[in-house]
Parts: sequence; structure tokens; C-alpha cells
Amino acid sequence: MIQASGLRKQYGTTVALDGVDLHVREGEIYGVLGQSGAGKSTLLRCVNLLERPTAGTVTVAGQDLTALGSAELNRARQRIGMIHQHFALLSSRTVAGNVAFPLEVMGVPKAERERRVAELLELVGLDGRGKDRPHQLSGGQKQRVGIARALAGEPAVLLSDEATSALDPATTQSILALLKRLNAELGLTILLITHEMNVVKSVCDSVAIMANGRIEESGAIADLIRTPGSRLTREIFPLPEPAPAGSVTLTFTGDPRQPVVSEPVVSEVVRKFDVDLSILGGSIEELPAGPVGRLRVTLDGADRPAALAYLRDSGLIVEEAA
Ligand SMILES: Nc1ncnc2c1ncn2[C@@H]1O[C@H](COP(=O)(O)OP(=O)(O)OP(=O)(O)O)[C@@H](O)[C@H]1O
Repeated sequence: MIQASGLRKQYGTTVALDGVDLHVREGEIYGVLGQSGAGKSTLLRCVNLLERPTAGTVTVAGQDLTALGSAELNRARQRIGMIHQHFALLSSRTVAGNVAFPLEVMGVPKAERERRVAELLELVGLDGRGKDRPHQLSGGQKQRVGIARALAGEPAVLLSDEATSALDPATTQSILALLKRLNAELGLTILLITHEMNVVKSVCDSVAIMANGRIEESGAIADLIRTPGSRLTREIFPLPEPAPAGSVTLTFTGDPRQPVVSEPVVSEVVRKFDVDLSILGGSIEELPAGPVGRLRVTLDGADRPAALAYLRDSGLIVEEAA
């Protein structure tokens, strides 16, 4: 649905994007995670061509945006919704007036506009709040207005620029739940940028980790978790690095061959083999892909090689520290 190839953006001598390739599939929620200055906002602004990349191409819904003239680009942008960290609402307009704004720009007749606005407000849980002014709303409600406005043009794609960064944790979760519902019910493809791993863990199907204008790692979260040594796994399950010599780090992947994290594979290995097992640390997370866990242990005894082979055969990722 979104394909960016070889994106480069330079501001004077600052290279904000240094050869970025991004592939967002239709119907997925894709997170771009990175610290301040990594280039996330620049990437998002290049995807809808609010910024023109210095080099590279951007295709959205099969249309090469980098090849379009300004009138065609404006039309194409109507199919790309965007929500912002600080909501970007017009304080002089009511809630309904904010949501109606893009419809007015598109020339939608008044009666049709009013019907659409009512539908959109209901969709985001703001039924009956149309006459309020933005200052009468909480941060979460303001973001709901932002989402309703972004959906007015029936976009194929929603871009989210740190949409939950200004919200408290409970409100963040309610907005993320709304985005997840819109993704499921409308088949909306969502590209979101964030500096919060929590956002990625809660809603994303795929992720790109960005640093210094480059993507360091990207892919479906379920696949990255199954990739030994992946940065995502290390960041979701922080354990002291480097791992102590002789220790073993086990990743429970949520693989269908190894259906639940709580399978008694660890107690089995102690029962079946002549080994002593001590737990050094670990945690379990409930991700959209299923429950995933990481456990660091020491495993000593005559049957250690056989026990490690058994754990591998059980579908766990087994990493031995030298
Ligand atoms: N309009 C601009 N003019 C000059 N430099 C810019 C401009 N926009 C971004 N940059 C620079 O490009 C780099 C990437 O910035 P960008 O805002 O994309 O990062 P970010 O990951 O979104 O960070 P943040 O979360 O703090 O916004 C930074 O070094 C920044 O100073």
C-alpha cells in the first residue's frame, strides 16, 4: 500500500533520511520507532510529500506521488489522512466544523457533509459533541476529532505523527484501541511514527527501527521476534547485555508449533535431562501476534547439549553466550 524506495532527504548539510526503503502492506498497522532526531517525522512528511525527498520515490495505493504535478498531488493527498501530536484543530470552529473542513475543501454539498460528519463523530465515539469547541474537550477527545477529520476523505491510508505522545497512559490506550478498531473495521492501513515501544507493542503488526536517518531493522513483528539477535526482541525484553558467559537466553516466539508461552517446556527439560536450571531474568508480553516471552537461564550438567537441542526442537529460539 505504501512503498518508499531509496528515500533521501537533506537539509543543508544535515542528512535527515539516508536511503530509506519502506514497504507497508495493505491493511496493516506499521510503526516507525526511533529516538528524537532519527528522521521519523521527515519520513512521514516525505510519504505524503509535505516534504519533497531529495532522492527516491514514494508510491501510495499504486500511485507514484513523486511523479505527480501539484493539482494531481492535492487530489492524491485526499486519500491520505493524517493525525498530529498536538491535534492541529481549528479553535475558531466547532467540533463538527473541524470534521467538515476537508469535506468543504472537496466541495461536498452541505446536506451530504452534515450526514458524513454525524457518521464520523459516531465512529470515533463523539456522538452529540459536534457543537462543542475544541477547548471544551479533553486531549483524548481532541485526538478523536483529529481522527474523524482525517477519515473524512475516506482515506486508504492514515499517517499518525506521534498521535498519542501528548496523552496520559490510559488515554493513549483508548486512542490506540480506536485505531486498531478502525484498522479492523475499515481495513484502514496505518503508518504511525512513535518514540514509544509501548505503542508498537500494543497495536503494530510490523515495525521499522530508525536511527540516524536509516532503518536499522524492519519487518513483521512476529518474524523479527523469531530472528535470533534482533534488536526489537532485545528492546521489548531488556536483559543485561552482554549475556553472562555460559548463560542461555530462550525466546518463546508464539510460534504455532509452540502454542503458548506457559507450555511447561522448562520444567520438562529439567525432568527429562540431567541438568540444573537457574533463572537469571525474563518477562512475558502479550503482543498482537500472541504471547511472547524471553527467559535467561543457566543450564549446567552432563545433558546440557541434549537439553538445548530439545528446547530448539520445541520451537524456542536458543541463544548461548560464549
Ligand atoms: N526543516 C528542517 N530543516 C533543517 N533540518 C531539519 C528539518 N527537519 C528536520 N531536520 C533535521 O533532520 C533530522 C531528523 O529530524 P526529524 O524531525 O525527522 O526526526 P524525528 O525522529 O522525527 O525526531 P522528533 O521525534 O524529535 O521529531 C534532525 O537532525 C533534524 O534537526
